[in-house]
Amino acid sequence: MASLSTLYSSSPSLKQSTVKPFTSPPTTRGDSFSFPHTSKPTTHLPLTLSASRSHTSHSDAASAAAKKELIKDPDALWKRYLDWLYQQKDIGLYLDVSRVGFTDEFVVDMEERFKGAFKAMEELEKGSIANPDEGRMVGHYWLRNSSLAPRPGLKTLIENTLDSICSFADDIVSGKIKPPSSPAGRFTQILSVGIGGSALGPQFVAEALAPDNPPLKIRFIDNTDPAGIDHQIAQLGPELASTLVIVISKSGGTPETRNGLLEVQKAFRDAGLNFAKQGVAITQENSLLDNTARIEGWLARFPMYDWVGGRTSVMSAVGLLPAALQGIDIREMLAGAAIMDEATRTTSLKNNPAALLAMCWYWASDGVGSKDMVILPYKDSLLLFSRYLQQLVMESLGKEFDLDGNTVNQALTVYGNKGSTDQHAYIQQLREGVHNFFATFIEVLRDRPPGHDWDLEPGVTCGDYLFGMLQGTRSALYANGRESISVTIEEVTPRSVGALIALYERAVGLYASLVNINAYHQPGVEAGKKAAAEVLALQKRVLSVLNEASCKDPVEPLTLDEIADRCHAPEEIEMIYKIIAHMSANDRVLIAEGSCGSPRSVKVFLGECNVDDMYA
Ligand SMILES: O=P(O)(O)OC[C@H]1O[C@](O)(CO)[C@@H](O)[C@@H]1O
Repeated sequence: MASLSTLYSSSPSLKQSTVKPFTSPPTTRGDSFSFPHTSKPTTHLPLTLSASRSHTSHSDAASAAAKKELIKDPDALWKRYLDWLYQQKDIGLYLDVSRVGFTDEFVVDMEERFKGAFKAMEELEKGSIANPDEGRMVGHYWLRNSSLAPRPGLKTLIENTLDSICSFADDIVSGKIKPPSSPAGRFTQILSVGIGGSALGPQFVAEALAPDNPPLKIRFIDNTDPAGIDHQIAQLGPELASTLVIVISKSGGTPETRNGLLEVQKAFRDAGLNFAKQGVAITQENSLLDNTARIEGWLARFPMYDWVGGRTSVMSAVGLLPAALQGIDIREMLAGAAIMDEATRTTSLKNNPAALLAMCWYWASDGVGSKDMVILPYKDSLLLFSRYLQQLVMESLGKEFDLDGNTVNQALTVYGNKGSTDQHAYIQQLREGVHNFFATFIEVLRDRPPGHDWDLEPGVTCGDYLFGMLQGTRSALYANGRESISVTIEEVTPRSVGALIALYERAVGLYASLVNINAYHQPGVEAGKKAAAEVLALQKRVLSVLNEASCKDPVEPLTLDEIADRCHAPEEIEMIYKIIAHMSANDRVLIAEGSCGSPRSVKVFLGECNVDDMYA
C-alpha cells in the first residue's frame, strides 16, 4: 500500500505537456512543510502600546467602561462620521470607522506605533525575509505591480505567467484547445481540486464575479470527504468528458488535494477518459504534484511561488486561471488590487484605509483578539468573503508566539455570512447577548444592473429593503454599545473585489506588525496533519495485527485490549476503537462482534485472511 506522501497519482504515463508556462527561471525552493529557523528581523515593535491599552487592558474594568461610552449625540456623531470618512475615488470605495469608539489619545498612540508597522511593510515590499521562520520573502503585492519585485527575474516570471494564463484561458474558452473525446467539442466545466488558500480565493471570486452564464462553469473539490467528491463528479455526469480539472496546491503535497486528484483520476478511468489531456496543475516547480503532472504529460502546468502564501495567492495563477476561464476580467482584478495597494502605502494613518482597519481591530479587540470580527456583506455575491477572510485573518493572526518568542496566543476570530439573512439567525445575540464582537458591514451601493429596478411598493424597491436592513442593524447595534466598521463599494466588479482583497491583505500585515507576530507562517496547522498521519499509521498496524490473528485456524477474534497490546499501543485503545468502528461502518473486510455502545464487549476479526499481509 502506498504511503500518503509517496505518490501523487496512480497512473503515470510519459506524455509531455502541450503548454509549459514553467519556462522562466526557477525561483527558490520546492515543496516542503518545514523550514530552517532563521534570524528574526529587527523592525518589530514592543508589545504594549500604553498602560491603558496593554495586553491586559481588556480585563481592566475602567477601560471596558470607557469603551462603552460611545458618542450618542447625533451632531457629534455626524461630525465624527465626516471627520473619519475615507474615500478611494478610483475604486469607488468608502470606509467609515465612525462607529468604532477609539479616542483621540488612542489615535495619537497608534500613530507612533504605526511608524514601525509601515516601515516593516515597506521592507516586506522590497523583498525582506518577512516570514522569518520559513526564511521566505512575502511577495503577493508584486503580483499586481511586477515592477515592485526585488529582482528582474521575478518581474519577468510574474509577467510571463500572467500572459500564459490569459492565452491558455483564451485557447480553452475559444475551443482552440479541446477535450479529446467530448461531443461538446470544447471544455464546458472546471473542476478545481484544492484546499485552504488553494480553494477559498477561487471560490470567493467565482461566487462574487462569475457571470450568470460563464464560458466554463466551476465546481470545487476542497476536502477528502468521499461523498462530497462523489457528489461533484456525479453532478458533472457526461460532462466529465468536457471538464478541465485544475489541481491547485502550493506545496504539491497536501493529502486532501492528492486524494481528490486520485478520486477524479479514477472517475476518468472508469469513464474511459484520458485524464492527462484534461488536467492542469498549479503548484511550485518540482513539487510532487508538479513532477506528477510533468511525467504524466498533463495539458498544462502553472507556477506557484515560494514567496506567495496560500492565503494570499488569489492573484497568482491560483485565483487568476479559474477566474479567467469563467470570463472574469483578471487584469481589472489586478488593477483594483494595485490601486488599493498604492492607497494603503501612505504612512498617514487617517488616509490609509488598511491602517484604519488595523487600528479599529486593535481598539475593538484590545490588540489581543478579545472580541470577534463579524463580517456582514449585504450582497449575496459576497457571501464567501467572510469565509475567505476567516483563513486570511485567522491563519495569519492566530499565533502562539510573537516574533521575540514570547507566548502571546494572538487571535482575531472571524465569522459571518451575509445580511440581511443573518438578521434572521444570530443578530439577536449580537444585539442583546454577550458583548464579544465588533461588526463589519460590507455595503454595495448598486442594487442590480441598470434598467432592472422596479418599485415593489410605492417609492420602494427590493434593494431599498436591503439597504434599510443594513442601516437599521448598524444603528440598532450601535444604540446598544456595539461597535461597527462599514466598508462601502459602489458595485461588485473585478476592480472592487481586487481592491477589497488587497485592503484586507494589507490590514492583516499591518496588524501583525502592531502585535509583533509573523503573519505569514502557520506552524499550528502541522500538529493536526501530523496527528492525522499517526492515526492512519495506527490503522495499518491494527489491520496487520488482525490479519495475523485472522489467518490462524481457527480464526482468533481479538478484543480491543488484545489489539492494543499487539500493536504495542495500549495508550491508543480509544483510537483503536474508533478506527474499528469507522472501518466496520464502511463495508471493510473487518467483522466486529458485540455492541458498539460497550467497547469492551467488541471482538474483531477480518473476513479474509491475506497471507502476504498487505497491511504490513
Ligand atoms: O496549497 P497547499 O500547499 O495544498 O496548502 C493548502 C493550505 O494548507 C495550509 O498549508 C494549511 O494546512 C494553508 O496554509 C494552505 O492554504
